[in-house]
Amino acid sequence: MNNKLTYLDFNEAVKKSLELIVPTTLTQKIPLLEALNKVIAQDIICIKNLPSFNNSAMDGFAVKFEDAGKKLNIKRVIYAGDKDEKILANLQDNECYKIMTGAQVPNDADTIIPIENCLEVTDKTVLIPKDLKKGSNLRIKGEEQKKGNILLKKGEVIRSSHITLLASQGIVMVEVFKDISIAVLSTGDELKEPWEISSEDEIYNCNSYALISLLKEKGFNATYSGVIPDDLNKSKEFISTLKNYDVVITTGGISMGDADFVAQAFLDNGLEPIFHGVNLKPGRPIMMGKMNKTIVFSLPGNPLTAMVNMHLFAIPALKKLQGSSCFYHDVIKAKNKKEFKTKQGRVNIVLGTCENGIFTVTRDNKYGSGMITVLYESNALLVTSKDTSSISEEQEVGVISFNNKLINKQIDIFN
Ligand SMILES: Nc1nc2c(c(=O)[nH]1)N[C@H]1C(S)=C(S)[C@@H](COP(=O)(O)OP(=O)(O)OC[C@H]3O[C@@H](n4cnc5c(N)ncnc54)[C@H](O)[C@@H]3O)O[C@H]1N2
Ligand code: MOO
Repeated sequence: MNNKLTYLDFNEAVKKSLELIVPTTLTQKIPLLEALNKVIAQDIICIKNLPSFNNSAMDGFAVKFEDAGKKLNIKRVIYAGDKDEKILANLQDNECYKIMTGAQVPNDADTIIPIENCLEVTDKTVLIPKDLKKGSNLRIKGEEQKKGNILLKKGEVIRSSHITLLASQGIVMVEVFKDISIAVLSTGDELKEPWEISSEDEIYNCNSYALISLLKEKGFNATYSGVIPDDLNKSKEFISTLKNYDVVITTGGISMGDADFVAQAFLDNGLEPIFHGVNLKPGRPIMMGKMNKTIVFSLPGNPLTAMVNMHLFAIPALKKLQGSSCFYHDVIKAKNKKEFKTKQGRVNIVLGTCENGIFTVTRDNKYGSGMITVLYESNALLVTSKDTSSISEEQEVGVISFNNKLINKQIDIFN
């Protein structure tokens, strides 16, 4: 391979990586409870008004507003689920309904008073307070969503809140984009699988398992395809078997060592690279391209580098490929706790923890990209521009959430 990499500007690399991606158009219908994290393939239109009938938001009494301050006879009790004659509007003078939360409100009542706000409540009568607000505690048919409204848009990733809406419409099968197929593999003769015995001269393959899990967290299903040996011909042969995948992700063998054959093996299989080398720390040797119809990401072998580059570069591109319309990283604003230095001239990805609005850099930003524990210790990525040489104490920063987790002490959640 060429023994001098040229390092592409970070923003240019992100732009190129997204431009390369043509979203999938293949769809399938799947059961509602299998739809979590999948991407909706067509707009979902409201087919049932929300709510679909006028109903009570409280257990209490349904009255005519003008009866405020009067003692009323209780005509009947209406329960959630009652229909037909049980919800007939037939109040005579000085009458009201006793009503339960979620029950249909007959058309001749316009205001609900919670039972605890009523005076002198007996089985037969109730004294209504004087100060009523017309329409209070009455949920009107269609006030939340009307038939014909667009409830969910094509390209949205299905979360539990989407499932609530879909179920509320009686939708049990959802049209989503078919899962893209992803192969994950490692490279390196030094690697042993976690279930094998390894000598002091060998290391365990952790990258493949880490990447497959990260992909799973983000809603993708990846297949583990094994380890490519440090041999050009064997690498070529191995890679030639992967051309039916939509995506191939490799780690290692991508830099300048004598055993780094990955780039050449892909090139010999027809890869058209869009970059090999980005002005980034860590992750400088990263490569991306297209091999016929297969998108290829070759991430560096260092575990920390592989994971953060996967998160920063590959996940947005994969989200786009999967048909998602939201594939850019969001940032959370935080205050930096302690000053730290970064390497000027390159974009730096810095690991830290972000808790309660405070970003704390991991190990004073003095860790190596071959380290593994650092990933576990962190839950946020801070990206610096190539002109930045330090981040000062108290500086406001924007960070990308990384390992989502709850925290181990209770903090003030109120605003
Ligand atoms: N002369 C230069 N040398 C290096 C450069 C450079 O620019 N010039 N870049 C360095 C950087 S930056 C990185 S990152 C590494 C990346 O190199 P490779 O992608 O070729 O990765 P390997 O050499 O194969 O492995 C690096 C490191 O990671 C370990 N590894 C690899 N795969 C796994 C795995 N599946 N699980 C756990 N650990 C893995 C491997 O044993 C090495 O220790 O290159 C620098 N060199
Ligand atoms: O990508 Mo390397 O891990 O920059 O050091």
